Amino acid sequence: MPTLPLNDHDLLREQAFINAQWCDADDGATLTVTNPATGEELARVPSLGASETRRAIEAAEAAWPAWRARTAAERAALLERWYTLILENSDDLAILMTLEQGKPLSEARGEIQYGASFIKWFAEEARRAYGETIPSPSADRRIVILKQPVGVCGAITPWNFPTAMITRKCAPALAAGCPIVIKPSELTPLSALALAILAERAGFPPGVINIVTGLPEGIGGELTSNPTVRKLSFTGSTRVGSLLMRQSADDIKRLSLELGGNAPLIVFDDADLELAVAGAMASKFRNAGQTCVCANRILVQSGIHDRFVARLATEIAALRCGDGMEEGTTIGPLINDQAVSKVARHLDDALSHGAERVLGEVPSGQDRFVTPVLLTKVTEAMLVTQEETFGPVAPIMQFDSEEDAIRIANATPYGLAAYFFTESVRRAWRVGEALEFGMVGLNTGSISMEVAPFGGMKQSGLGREGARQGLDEYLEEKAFHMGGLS
Ligand SMILES: NC(=O)C1=CN([C@@H]2O[C@H](COP(=O)(O)OP(=O)(O)OC[C@H]3O[C@@H](n4cnc5c(N)ncnc54)[C@H](O)[C@@H]3O)[C@@H](O)[C@H]2O)C=CC1
Ligand SMILES: O=C(O)[C@H](O)CS(=O)(=O)O
Repeated sequence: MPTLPLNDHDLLREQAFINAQWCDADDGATLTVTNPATGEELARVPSLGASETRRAIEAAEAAWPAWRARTAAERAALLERWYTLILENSDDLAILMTLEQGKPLSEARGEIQYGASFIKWFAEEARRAYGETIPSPSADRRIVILKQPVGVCGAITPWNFPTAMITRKCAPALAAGCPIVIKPSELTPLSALALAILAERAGFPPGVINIVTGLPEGIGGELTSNPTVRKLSFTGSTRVGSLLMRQSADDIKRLSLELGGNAPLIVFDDADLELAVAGAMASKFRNAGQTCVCANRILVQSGIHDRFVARLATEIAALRCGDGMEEGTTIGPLINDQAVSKVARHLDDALSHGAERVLGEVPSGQDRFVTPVLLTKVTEAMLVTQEETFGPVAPIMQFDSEEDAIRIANATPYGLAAYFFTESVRRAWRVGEALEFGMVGLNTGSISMEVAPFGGMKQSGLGREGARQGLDEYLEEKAFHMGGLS
């Protein structure tokens, strides 16, 4: 295996992290981590199963009383130390991410800052888990609402944001006083293990943070069936989210589910053209289109359609496909062959149903580098508007009326993110209120930041992450009645 270009080689760890011990799988099984750009083997990590996951849950349970007993300020101080260490090692963390996930180094550096922002945010929010007092209905009674940690938490995270999806879950859990067992994607475990190394250096007590690497079924089966786990947080496909929800039903676990999307991006005739083009580029091509909030359908009103398509084509033509480690790369490889096949299937279907290809090629074979594709004459009959493509494909649908745009935008079982561009205040309120999505961007293509609640409705999931709401996902509310006081 190659020597990775890291300043601190100790940040590459090929072991799981349970109870502050670095360990192998009981049976010695390993998983290979490969570079999606080159196919070369980067590392091998333990392939843990149910028994090791059970030990991690037991370690978390044992750590919980002391962790919840710490003051919010003490928990916050550890989070702040972790935050500082992540920023101090951001170059190495970004290199590890680009090598295992493929995104351009500039985007990986951005994700490290984005991921760290959740730790900083919840270090601050830890001190604001406010309860409340209730005006008493009688002289002999006082009622207060206590906010208390939910207990041992599990987290299952995806490959597309190997750092931020972990910190967006474990930071509020730790801030609230909960220990956590995290299963990163088997495709991108190195970022998670590097975070654990830095958490260890920050001084988190044993059992508070645990990283179990391995294939999903065994680990997921234990996290969903073990009654000690009181809360499960998942980011990934709606298919898996639905499965985990079913598996967690027997003991009524608390759930946070950040699932698939099918974001519309609507450009009205009265839009600022340059804002709309910039917003479409930012939303569509981030992480080569592999995000749940990417514009999956671009709806353009007839009067601005041709000008918008021409400007967007110019910007897309300037994108550069390549290895994320190479300077100047703006579109990295897709994560695996299945992802490339899905893009090819969507493009073949669209072209066979009358779409026109303005730019780009249909990927052939197993080449992970997919040139960005711009399609016009796209309709609702095509897979590319019905399913999450999760690739660098910009399908343009033309519409006439505002009512048409809203109907088309809402015609999906998903409800995560939506975007629209208009300079009309009246239209902004009409459309902003009519769109059935958990997050809506007006004149912007980016809505992901720690200060605002992230999450969706319908089949895009349950709950919110980040913001004030993100802490509540890891707290229980207790109505404490004190009687006999008169
Ligand atoms: N909402 C989001 O942010 C994301 C959405 N997706 C969607 O999911 C599609 C497939 O991407 P995948 O990476 O395959 O997502 P996935 O949902 O299969 O995997 C995400 C995580 O779930 C785990 N997982 C998979 N099957 C599991 C099971 N039976 N029990 C427990 N854990 C399990 C995986 O190991 C990984 O850690 C994408 O094309 C995209 O549409 C994928 C990643 C993130
Ligand atoms: O899983 C994802 O795609 C992320 O939630 C998107 S974001 O939060 O990084 O925008």
